Amino acid sequence: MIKAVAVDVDGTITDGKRRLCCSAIESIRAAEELGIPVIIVTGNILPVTKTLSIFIGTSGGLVAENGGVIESSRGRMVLGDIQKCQEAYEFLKTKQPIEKVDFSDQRVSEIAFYRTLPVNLIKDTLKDFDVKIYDTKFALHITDPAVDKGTSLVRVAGDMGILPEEILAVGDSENDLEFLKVAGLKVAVANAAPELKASADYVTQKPYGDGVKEALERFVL
Ligand SMILES: O=C(O)COP(=O)(O)O
Ligand SMILES: [Mg+2]
Repeated sequence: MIKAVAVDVDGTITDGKRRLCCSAIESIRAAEELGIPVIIVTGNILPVTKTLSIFIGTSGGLVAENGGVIESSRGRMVLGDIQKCQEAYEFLKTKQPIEKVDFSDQRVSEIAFYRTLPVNLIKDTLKDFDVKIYDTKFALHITDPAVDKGTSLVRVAGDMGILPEEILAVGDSENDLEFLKVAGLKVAVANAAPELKASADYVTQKPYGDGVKEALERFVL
């Protein structure tokens, strides 16, 4: 039985231009009204995630910075080590022209920069560093491999008294692979990366927020 919903943000409850989809917001609110808490699981920084939670109206915990930061009833925790990401970033900057994304001064566990270069070039340049590179299709992230959205979701759900098997998770890109893996019901939206679709129990017919609405109507509402 599904007791909570966990949603990614960019490309899942937003469209391809990062604009929030009203259809996703309405279905999230409908789930909350039924007593199903919604957990936000994103690569965005915690202040953005918290703001989204307030204005959308979600009551579940928060997973930010690809699992590097969490917030639950037990408080906030930084789980990722920004130091190793910073070292990799400093090296990368000497080799390739890159620019950090907005609000980077508030990013505390990883580094995110604009997608101006192919991800394989970044991976190759940083192959000797102990970091993970994600291409979310909205930004590139240098993340501490000790954390991911999946392990952090398990922690936040535990604080809510919910088992991972009781969670319906929806995502769109490669930084959602670990996130979907831990959830009982794995949903990829129609615009999702092929590898995420391959790992999903259900791939929505519709893209972006309309896909979230489709999945929630099918399995929760
Ligand atoms: O921060 C990003 O690059 C994408 O964020 P997301 O994990 O919510 O899709
Ligand atoms: Mg996404």
